[in-house]
Amino acid sequence: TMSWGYKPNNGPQKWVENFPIADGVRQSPIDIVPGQASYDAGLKPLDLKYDPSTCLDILNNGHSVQVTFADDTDSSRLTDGPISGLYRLKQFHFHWGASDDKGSEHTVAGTKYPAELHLVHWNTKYASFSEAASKPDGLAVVGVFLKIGGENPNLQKLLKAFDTIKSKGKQTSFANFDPSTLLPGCLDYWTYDGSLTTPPLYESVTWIVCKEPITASSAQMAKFRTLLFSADGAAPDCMVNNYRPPQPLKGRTVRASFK
Ligand SMILES: CCCSc1c(F)c(F)c(S(=O)(=O)NC)c(F)c1F
Ligand SMILES: [Zn+2]
Repeated sequence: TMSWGYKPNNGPQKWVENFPIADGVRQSPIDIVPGQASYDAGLKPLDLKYDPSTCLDILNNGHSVQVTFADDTDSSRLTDGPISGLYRLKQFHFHWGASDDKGSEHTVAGTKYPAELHLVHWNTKYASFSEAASKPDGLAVVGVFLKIGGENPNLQKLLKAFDTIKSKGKQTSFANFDPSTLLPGCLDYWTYDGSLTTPPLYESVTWIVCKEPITASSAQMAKFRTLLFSADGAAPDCMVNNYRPPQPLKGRTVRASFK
């Protein structure tokens, strides 16, 4: 049997067959409707501190491009915002489209962005990422939209590595990258209780979606589309449209950290 993917025969509409939680009560992503979000004055500003020396490698995992971090200390972590306690950075990755008119997972009043960055953090009340990944308060993912604009110099280092990890399973060392260079200037955010957006779709994510996008040029977006879902030697299958569409809100409240 083939594993899950983003094609008609193994994509988001089929995931429920092997992962019934796909029809759960706190699935992600969602369409964020700013006018329906509730401003919560009790929400704290995000406190993100990342240590570039914890950056380990960059990997094509067959679903996305992922940069992995050493998470054996608290040196790259998220605190405050909507969460309590301290969450360690595990990895970041992206979701993007086949063209600049789609690609993000979350949408804003129906607007799709060309891509979305996810910074995945796990709650240190648990012993490891794996233990945290399935707990209701186990993960906190910071989502950042990418919009088309000028070339983003902070993406260049990442994009330069893509040629060496073109196909599924390729990995290469990747050192001294500071993920805070990929954060927008303003850290206003929406937050809601959700899930992983890929199987196993665990309902374990406190979502923190930044209101302000970062930019990427159209040429930089084209670079993402040179990656492959397929392994070396298999028929080349362009890694594009690796995004799940918005899921039902099912009564959830989306809070805003800003007026
Ligand atoms: C147990 C999964 C391994 S780590 C991971 C991931 F690889 C991933 F792709 C997403 S996502 O759902 O796609 N984006 C939020 C995650 F949330 C993750 F935590
Ligand atoms: Zn993701």
